[in-house]
Amino acid sequence: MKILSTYQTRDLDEYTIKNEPIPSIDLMERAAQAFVNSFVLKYDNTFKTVIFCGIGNNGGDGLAVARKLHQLGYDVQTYVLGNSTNGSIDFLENLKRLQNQSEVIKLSENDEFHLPKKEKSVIIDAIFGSGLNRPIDGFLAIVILKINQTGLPIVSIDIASGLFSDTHSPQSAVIQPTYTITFQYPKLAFFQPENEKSVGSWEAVDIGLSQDSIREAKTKYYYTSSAEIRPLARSSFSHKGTFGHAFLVAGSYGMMGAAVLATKACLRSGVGKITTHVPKKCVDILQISVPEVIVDISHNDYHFDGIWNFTKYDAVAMGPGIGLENIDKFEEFLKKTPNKKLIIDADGITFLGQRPELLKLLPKNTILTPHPKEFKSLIGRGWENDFEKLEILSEFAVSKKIIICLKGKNTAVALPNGEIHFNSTGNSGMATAGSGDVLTGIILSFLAQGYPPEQAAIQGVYEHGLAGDQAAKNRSERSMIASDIIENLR
Ligand SMILES: NC(=O)C1=CN([C@@H]2O[C@H](COP(=O)(O)OP(=O)(O)OC[C@H]3O[C@@H](n4cnc5c(N)ncnc54)[C@H](O)[C@@H]3O)[C@@H](O)[C@H]2O)[C@@H](O)CC1
Ligand SMILES: Nc1ncnc2c1ncn2[C@@H]1O[C@H](COP(=O)(O)OP(=O)(O)O)[C@@H](O)[C@H]1O
Ligand SMILES: [K+]
Repeated sequence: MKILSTYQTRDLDEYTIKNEPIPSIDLMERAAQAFVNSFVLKYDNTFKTVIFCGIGNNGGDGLAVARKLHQLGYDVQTYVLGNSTNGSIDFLENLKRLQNQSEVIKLSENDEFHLPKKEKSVIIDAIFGSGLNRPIDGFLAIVILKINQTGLPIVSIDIASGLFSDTHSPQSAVIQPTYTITFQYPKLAFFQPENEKSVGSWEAVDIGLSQDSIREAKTKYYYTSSAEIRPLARSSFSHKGTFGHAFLVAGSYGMMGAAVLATKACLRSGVGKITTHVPKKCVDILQISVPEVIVDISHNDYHFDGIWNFTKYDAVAMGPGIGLENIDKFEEFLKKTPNKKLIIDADGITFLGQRPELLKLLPKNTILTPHPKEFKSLIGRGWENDFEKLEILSEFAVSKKIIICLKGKNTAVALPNGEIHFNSTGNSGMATAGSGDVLTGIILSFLAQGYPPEQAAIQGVYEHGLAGDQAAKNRSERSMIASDIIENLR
């Protein structure tokens, strides 16, 4: 699914209005109905509903929502903030339509207003939407602060008032919603950790914007949903050679869990064979934990100490739990991988951060899977805000011609063509030791089976999160562990 900017959304609205064709007031009606359809599933009409509307089209949506909820038997109290005579055309039309049916209270500076005290109340935020063009201050900022302080659930229409869709939002008044019900597709702001409180849980509802126009729209940002996932076909005549031979370098004395988890995850993701390279004193642990693995034994008892021959393998992953003892051997390893399909994770990424000139040795489309701390060490700097981080991420992937999966909620997969794909699956139960190792095993498996590297990365991240979601369902986010993710791979 594409993630489009505010400007593109405006064009899309206009295109739809002109070419469907549909009068803009009817498009607003459709948007309000889509919002209501989702809202009523969360809050039934035993909730008193207080709606705060601005005077632009987001406020117009709010007024149409107020009318529709009133018609459904909700006890609705509607406030309009600001001078409504300056309202947008569709706002004014919806004001007229609502006033015929239900009271509208106009609030301007210095007016007293009382927020609901009733426990069973919900607030709908329709003050600003995508038209926000500067931080909110003055009277409106005070209202927003008071709304946030009520402790009541808040549902934002399209986007929280005060939150910028496509850029960093400065520290100012922003609604902190429980839910955002957004129109057509998610906004870039929703995927930034810094905006967690200004988004809440979100859902995109279809308001029927032109599919032709969406197809034409150019963007570098995508959201990976189930529609983008295409498993490779498995021929009924296939044999284990068909599904590739993966090679994994992982684990060290005391860190063998990483090797075990990545190996198992690779097997459970459909690979034909996997050979895992481990130190001599670690062989039994691996062999007993995963009887299906072929073990390549290091001459070193305890940690990674170089590898000689891995030409016969279809894809190679390097790094989970290998330790940081031997960067020179890591360099030697990279020199032997010019044409390999390669993934580097964990300690391998730390090595690259310690010796950045090694980045030149990475084959095109190598996949790196850092968490934010590893990414910082890789690029040798931090960032001011999450939007700057995205820029850095994208530039790094393009300039080094590699794929970077920046892990976390909504893992961002940056491709060498500049695109960034945000993942839709996963949960905080995956913030547990070893879940990154599982991801490396899954991506390795997909690479060895012949998925193009971009697809291996995007789909690997997606399947990892999907299995994590199933694990959380079977157990709970709190009690699930990395092995449960593997058990739930399908
Ligand atoms: N255009 C369309 O056809 C549709 C628009 N829709 C709604 O329209 C919204 C966008 O509406 P608008 O473009 O009217 O914009 P908003 O309603 O978000 O804002 C209204 C106006 O407020 C002013 N403003 C911006 N920031 C301000 C600030 N910090 N302090 C004071 N004033 C400020 C701007 O002049 C802006 O145009 C969307 O978020 C969505 O909710 C939906 O009804 C779907 C269809
Ligand atoms: N809150 C979260 N929501 C979704 N996924 C998460 C969350 N926290 C962690 N994850 C996922 O879990 C994995 C953790 O990997 P990593 O940080 O490398 O852990 P480890 O090194 O312990 O294996 C990543 O794939 C990440 O995307
Ligand atoms: K809003």
